[in-house]
Amino acid sequence: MTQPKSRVKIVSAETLSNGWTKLSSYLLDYIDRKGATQRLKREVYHRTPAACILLYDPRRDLVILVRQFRLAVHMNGDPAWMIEVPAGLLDDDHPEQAIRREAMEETGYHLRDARFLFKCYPSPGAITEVVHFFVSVIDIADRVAEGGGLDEEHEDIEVLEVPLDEAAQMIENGEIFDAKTIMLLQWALLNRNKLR
Ligand SMILES: Nc1nc2c(ncn2[C@@H]2O[C@H](COP(=O)(O)OP(=O)(O)O[C@H]3O[C@H](CO)[C@@H](O)[C@H](O)[C@@H]3O)[C@@H](O)[C@H]2O)c(=O)[nH]1
Ligand SMILES: [Mg+2]
Repeated sequence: MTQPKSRVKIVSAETLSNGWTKLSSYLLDYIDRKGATQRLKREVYHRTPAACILLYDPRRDLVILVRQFRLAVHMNGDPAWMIEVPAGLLDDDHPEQAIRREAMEETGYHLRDARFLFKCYPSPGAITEVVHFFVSVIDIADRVAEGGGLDEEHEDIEVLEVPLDEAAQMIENGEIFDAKTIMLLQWALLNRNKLR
């Protein structure tokens, strides 16, 4: 399907906030499917790209997850020490380089291989963030450090070893409710036999 850029013309851009994440407001002229031009106002959060990874140990049939405090979740009144797959911002690195770095910093696992699976926009209505998804088969011998995150960035990350079937149950009972984590765990359930 073609998506001609000529259907969209940015008329003006205004920076509303420029802190950790830049927030812009745009006026755009958008030509709709009937050919009529609509002037729209839209706000965009300019989040940089990220990567996340499923660390699966086939011998023990378990996944490595991390638990850390998430302020946005806390502000919503949900349990904020969230259980997630290891993840991080690319910080200008190639996605594979970045996820290798994050896996080491957060979990202490040295990855023998990291296979790219797919990318996704978690919130395309407003947020530029694109997340690259990876999988790596690991073994207990690959854990060469403690992990836990970077002290200088005040990361306080607990490393969890969770049997895959138990992690699947934790989605059902609401203990795991992070989108990228649910996606990778469901991928694992569909592909577990190919990872053994
Ligand atoms: N100063 C400052 N530091 C921040 C801020 N927000 C985050 N940080 C710091 O920036 C670092 C980000 O850590 P990463 O491991 O690179 O990223 P992440 O927070 O794990 O991000 C992943 O998960 C998020 C939640 O699911 C995703 O939003 C993100 O795209 C990515 O997948 C952490 O040290 C964190 O403390 C902020 O507003 N101000
Ligand atoms: Mg992280």
